[in-house]
Amino acid sequence: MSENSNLKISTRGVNVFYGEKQAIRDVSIDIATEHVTAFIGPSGCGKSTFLRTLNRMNDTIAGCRIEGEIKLDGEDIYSSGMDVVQLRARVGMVFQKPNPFPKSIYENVAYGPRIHGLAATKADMDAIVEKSLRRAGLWDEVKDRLADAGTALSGGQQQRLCIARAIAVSPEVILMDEPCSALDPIATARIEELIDELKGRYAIVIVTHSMQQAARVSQRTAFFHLGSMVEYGETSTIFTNPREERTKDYITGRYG
Ligand SMILES: Nc1ncnc2c1ncn2[C@@H]1O[C@H](COP(=O)(O)OP(=O)(O)OP(=O)(O)O)[C@@H](O)[C@H]1O
Repeated sequence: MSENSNLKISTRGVNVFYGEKQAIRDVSIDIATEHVTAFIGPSGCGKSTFLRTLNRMNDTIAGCRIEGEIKLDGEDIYSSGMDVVQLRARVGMVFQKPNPFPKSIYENVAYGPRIHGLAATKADMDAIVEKSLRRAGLWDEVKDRLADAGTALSGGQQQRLCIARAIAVSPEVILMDEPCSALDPIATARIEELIDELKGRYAIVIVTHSMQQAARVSQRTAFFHLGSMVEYGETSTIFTNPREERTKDYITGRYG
């Protein structure tokens, strides 16, 4: 990465295994803050697996083992001193299917700040909930129905609620695993606009099946194939002038 000042996450020589099977091979990548980084590649190439290493989400999968080094602001996230609950607040995650808690809209957003002790008073909590919902572009649609169930919202609104929930604990990085794959084109466009607005504050890493989406929302793109990272660079370069034959074949639709 040319400008080291905005380096947020660095990974070196990362391997991931599910039992005997190796899913990720020797991936080294630097992720910048205030940028959107897209991971693309054919199904099964390891994009989601690698994304989940960045906040230790793979810890929850039995038989999953990780080698190599992943640093957040220079600190090894797999070191024994790392508090995983804190880590997942700093590196939040939004999943493929919107997964609001079976609670009110308000409680969905307030839950994280409450367990992390971020609000001393009800007024503080109200302010965090409002700010997070505003930042996620949802406030105007829900401000009069904060007590309604989060699950009663439309799919696109639920996904923005999940983004508000991630934002509420003041993350530094937001990981998004195909966040639009369950949404219609209008809801997808709304999320893409939101990603663009949010990138000024966070490092955003998005896994997407859609090359068009990667081209629209990201500044950097990494192309994965068979567990390896084949090429990583400026999104415009990856899509117009890739170095590697395999990248060229993928972006021209020769396989996928
Ligand atoms: N929990 C698991 N246990 C065992 N193998 C797994 C597990 N999760 C993923 N894999 C395997 O690891 C490899 C990478 O899968 P992963 O889901 O990371 O790929 P992906 O590029 O995100 O795929 P897709 O685009 O289809 O979601 C695949 O071969 C997959 O079968």
